[in-house]
Amino acid sequence: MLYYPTYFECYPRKLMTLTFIIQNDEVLLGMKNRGMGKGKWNGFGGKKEPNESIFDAAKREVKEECGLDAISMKKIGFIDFEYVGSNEILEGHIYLCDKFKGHIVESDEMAPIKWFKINQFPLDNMWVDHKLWFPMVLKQIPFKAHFKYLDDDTIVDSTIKLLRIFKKTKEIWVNVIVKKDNKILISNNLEESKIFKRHQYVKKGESLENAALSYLKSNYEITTEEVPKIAVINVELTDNYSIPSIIQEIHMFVMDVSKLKKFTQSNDYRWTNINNAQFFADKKFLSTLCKMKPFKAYFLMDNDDVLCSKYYNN
Ligand SMILES: COc1nc(N)nc2c1ncn2[C@H]1C[C@H](O)[C@@H](COP(=O)(O)OP(=O)(O)OP(=O)(O)O)O1
Repeated sequence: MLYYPTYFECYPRKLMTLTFIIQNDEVLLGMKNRGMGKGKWNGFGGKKEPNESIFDAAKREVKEECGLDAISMKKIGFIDFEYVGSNEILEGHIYLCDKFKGHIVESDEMAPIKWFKINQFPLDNMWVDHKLWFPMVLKQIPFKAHFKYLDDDTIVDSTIKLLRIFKKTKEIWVNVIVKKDNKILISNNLEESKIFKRHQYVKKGESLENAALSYLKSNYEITTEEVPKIAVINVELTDNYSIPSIIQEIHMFVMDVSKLKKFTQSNDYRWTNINNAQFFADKKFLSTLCKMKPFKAYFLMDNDDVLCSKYYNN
């Protein structure tokens, strides 16, 4: 299970709203001219007033910041923002608005206000957390997240949990990495070189070790009867947000061929330095795996992008 930090739950909380107005494949963003996030594009929102519900606060902030009257608003996520050294939590309530009326009015606080195509977001000029959770807003997947900031541009820890009401089922897979010193063998075929697309399904009744060995032998010319298991990874894919939703439990084995007497490399593969290999989850994954010390990890993936990764010692 994904660990969600609870130590700060007793911290005082400041409640805030953040609403994204969506129409067709465009999102309305405003440039913030004062307060938190000055100089960044963002949705519309702000602090909840006393004696106001969070929903009313979200509607009021939309009206104040862009002039529109929100007609249909849906709560899509909760984000706890924390800054290193501060023991106050900014509790963000994230809304999606897909029905509104009125005209866009720029304000001192927000100008200019522009529609952006979903695939042309000004990501370099937005809060860095945005790209980690916005896929969930677009896919309408309810989520809960925690981001710990060192300063306004640096996140030092992040957790994202998809809030599902449906049961999650697990598929068991194995994958084997062949390594020599700090290099690994990767396929010359771009699609096949993507590690999270190239596992072997474990058949009912088959042991993980046997599945790993048969995977190894079917992909490489190798004589060994033993391959060590290094990690268990739970991969959750946002594209699998359906009923029932599937978690891939991937058992990662690593074969160090520098100690083998016989290993013949085929032309379909090439050696790549672990620091240069692409498509291997996040930057930490391969180097952690090649240290050969057992660990567990969790990845939340949106296509090839890792939205959240967590590592745990075994
Ligand atoms: C820390 O990371 C943040 N990330 C993102 N994506 N958005 C953030 C972050 N911190 C704050 N925000 C958003 C949440 C709210 O929508 C606004 C808060 O803005 P502000 O502090 O200016 O709130 P107002 O109530 O409008 O302020 P005043 O009325 O006091 O000017 O930023």
